[in-house]
Amino acid sequence: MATAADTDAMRRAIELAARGLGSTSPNPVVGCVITDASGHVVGEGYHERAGGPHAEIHALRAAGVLARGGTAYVTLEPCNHTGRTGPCAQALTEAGIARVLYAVADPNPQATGGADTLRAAGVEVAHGLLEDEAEAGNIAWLTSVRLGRPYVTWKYAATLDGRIAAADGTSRWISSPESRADVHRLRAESDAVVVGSGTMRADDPHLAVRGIEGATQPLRVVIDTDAAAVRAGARVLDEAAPTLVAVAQDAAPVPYVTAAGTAHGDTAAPVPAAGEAVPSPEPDAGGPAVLRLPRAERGLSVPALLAALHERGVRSVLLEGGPTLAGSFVAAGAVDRVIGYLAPVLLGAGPAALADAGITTITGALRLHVTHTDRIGTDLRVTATVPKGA
Ligand SMILES: Nc1nc(O)c(N)c(N[C@@H]2O[C@H](COP(=O)(O)O)[C@@H](O)[C@H]2O)n1
Repeated sequence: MATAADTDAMRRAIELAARGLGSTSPNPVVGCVITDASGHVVGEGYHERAGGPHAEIHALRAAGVLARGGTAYVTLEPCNHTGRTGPCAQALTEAGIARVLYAVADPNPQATGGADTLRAAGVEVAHGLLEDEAEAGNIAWLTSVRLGRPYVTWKYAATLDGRIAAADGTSRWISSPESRADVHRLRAESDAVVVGSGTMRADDPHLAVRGIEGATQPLRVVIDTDAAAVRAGARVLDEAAPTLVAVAQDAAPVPYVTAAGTAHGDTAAPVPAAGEAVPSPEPDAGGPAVLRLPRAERGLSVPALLAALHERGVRSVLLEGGPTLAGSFVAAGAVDRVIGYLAPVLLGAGPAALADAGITTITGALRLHVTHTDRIGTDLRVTATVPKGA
């Protein structure tokens, strides 16, 4: 039976886990709090980066001998395997922990089983305290392990009448500076940012994280079905940051693109298999890698793209545009969360945030669950999730 103190400690562990957002991939975010035998907090920790110590190890190190006879609160079931680091279930047992409360079971078949190992060693174990909150905090990683594809957040900014640009195509700036700053936080928490070449040509977005100290730059993924934007050498391709251009399997050979944006010549390489990335032949010059994917009814195959990204360790994707690409993702059932920045602006004409998503009748509408509504600057930010099985 969990007490109010147990709930407080687990809530703190969830807060700690969130500190790892954006820097632990392909690993989960995990937090841990350790109390001594009389219930005082003696150690805290969180998983900071893949390959580094797990949350439990940081917390045990902080607690030292005071962990003996105490309780460990962990947001994810302690691992049971030797991977890049040793098994946490064993470390907790060796430190003399008497009780372990964890929020969410580990779905990773290589690591699961820590609860059983702890019980077999005589440790009292309970599962499920603040499970929903811990699950929400680690949803990208949990989704990616369960489904074998990254967790996808579609983000857009629109007027109150749902338009992302005026009839003449102008769109800067619909949302407030505060909303735009918030998008940098979203990018910093994502492993990859995905944009269509239409948006790239229209807006030439930078897609990098700015204004967040220590942020890891997400992989920039440009969907450029016929490699037209690559040949045009758009700005996003010029920078020495990781960029992947997804083109159709049968698209014309992709030219080399240098850091200066100069395209010169074809790769002359044989057309690679679907899902195979071809590094730029001038990697030092900052050119993009190219991923060839099967065509689908709408552009490229979204499942093939997500499978290829998952293979590269991408656990979370921020889909930034535009409406056609968003429509393809929705049609493919590949959007998990929607974040809309709604500005108190009316246009009355211009493109809608979402283009055709294959929904033709009201009974087919994708109905979402609103999880948060927040004022951001002068805008309203609505966060909604797609119910499982929708
Ligand atoms: N309980 C727990 N705490 C952490 O802090 C973790 N990072 C994990 N991760 C689990 O172990 C796998 C990663 O193992 P390596 O760090 O690569 O050895 C990860 O997939 C999770 O299952 N668990």
